[in-house]
Amino acid sequence: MLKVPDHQVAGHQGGHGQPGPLIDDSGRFYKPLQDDDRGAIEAAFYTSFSSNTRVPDHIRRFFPVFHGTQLLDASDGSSQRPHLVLEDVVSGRSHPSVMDVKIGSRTWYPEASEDYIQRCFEKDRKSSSLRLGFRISGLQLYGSEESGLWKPERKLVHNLSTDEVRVVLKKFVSSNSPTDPNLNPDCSLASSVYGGSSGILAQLLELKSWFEDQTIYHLNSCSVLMVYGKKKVLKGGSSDAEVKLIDFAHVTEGNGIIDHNFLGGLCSLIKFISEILTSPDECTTKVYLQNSDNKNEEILTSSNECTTKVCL
Ligand SMILES: O=P(O)(O)O[C@@H]1[C@@H](OP(=O)(O)O)[C@H](OP(=O)(O)O)[C@H](O)[C@H](OP(=O)(O)O)[C@H]1OP(=O)(O)O
Ligand SMILES: Nc1ncnc2c1ncn2[C@@H]1O[C@H](COP(=O)(O)OP(=O)(O)O)[C@@H](O)[C@H]1O
Repeated sequence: MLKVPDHQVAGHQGGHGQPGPLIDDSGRFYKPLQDDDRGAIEAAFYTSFSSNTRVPDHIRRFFPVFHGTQLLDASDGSSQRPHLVLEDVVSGRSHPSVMDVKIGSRTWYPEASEDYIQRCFEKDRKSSSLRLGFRISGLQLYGSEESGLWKPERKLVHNLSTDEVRVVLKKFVSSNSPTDPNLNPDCSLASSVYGGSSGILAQLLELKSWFEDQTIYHLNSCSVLMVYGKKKVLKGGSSDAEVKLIDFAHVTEGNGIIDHNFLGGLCSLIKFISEILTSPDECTTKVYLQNSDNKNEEILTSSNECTTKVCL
């Protein structure tokens, strides 16, 4: 029996005449092939990747398993259309926390149309992509038995400041309420989820070492999906945190060239996560001075225990 996943945090959702992804009970995720060349590019990527002997075995675990394509009724009931049949990387986790981080300071690439490049450039400029080399595309966090899941509206997470990105990455591994503006994230789960020999940081570092060498693919506009079952960790169980790369609708050939755009973004994400592990309490205090145009100018930045914005 196919159903609409409630754990989807970004990308094209079903509804308004648009088909969206489906899942089944056996742990499969069905992504409708997008129109134009995007669906074809993504299907070709999975086909090529699955049989590419140049991809080391230990790197394959960072990609959803691909089970081919299948003609299915679209989620909106409109018509039958081909779907990619993928491993559902969230399935099997109780109260999953999920974050989609789009990697790269630019999500456009020279082969795309002028119009597409312009739209991507605007999104990259307004979001943290240009500044940090990545942006949070969407997330859901499990709060508690009472509060349930927190899934902020996607538009709200798109244009976060650098400090806000840091806070969201901290909330992802905190046990106190993600929605209370008076609480600083406690980062109490950072060491079990981000840290350790099999935690998210270790996985990202393993991926990074592949991207330092691989020149087969350029993963334009691709995301790192970070997933873990929060309830288990809260109960003191070991973390099942996993990193998977998803969304290959804009992959181009590497032609012997390092994917600097992806590698740079990955390094930046790694730095943010490392800093949370080494100094979870550290936040930034910024002091602003209002200039003659009534604009706030930053005149001092220092790090200490809480985030304060002081306007003089
Ligand atoms: O259509 P939109 O405005 O929802 O834009 C999609 C983006 O959603 P956003 O607005 O950033 O939340 C969407 O971004 P997310 O995956 O949600 O971060 C994709 O960039 C999508 O492009 P493609 O499927 O990779 O070609 C984008 O689709 P296209 O604009 O390329 O069709
Ligand atoms: N294999 C998967 N398993 C579980 N969830 C997935 C998988 N692939 C994608 N998703 C979910 O769907 C969202 C959108 O996926 P994506 O491939 O980026 O779609 P789009 O091409 O529409 O942007 C992701 O943010 C994630 O929540």
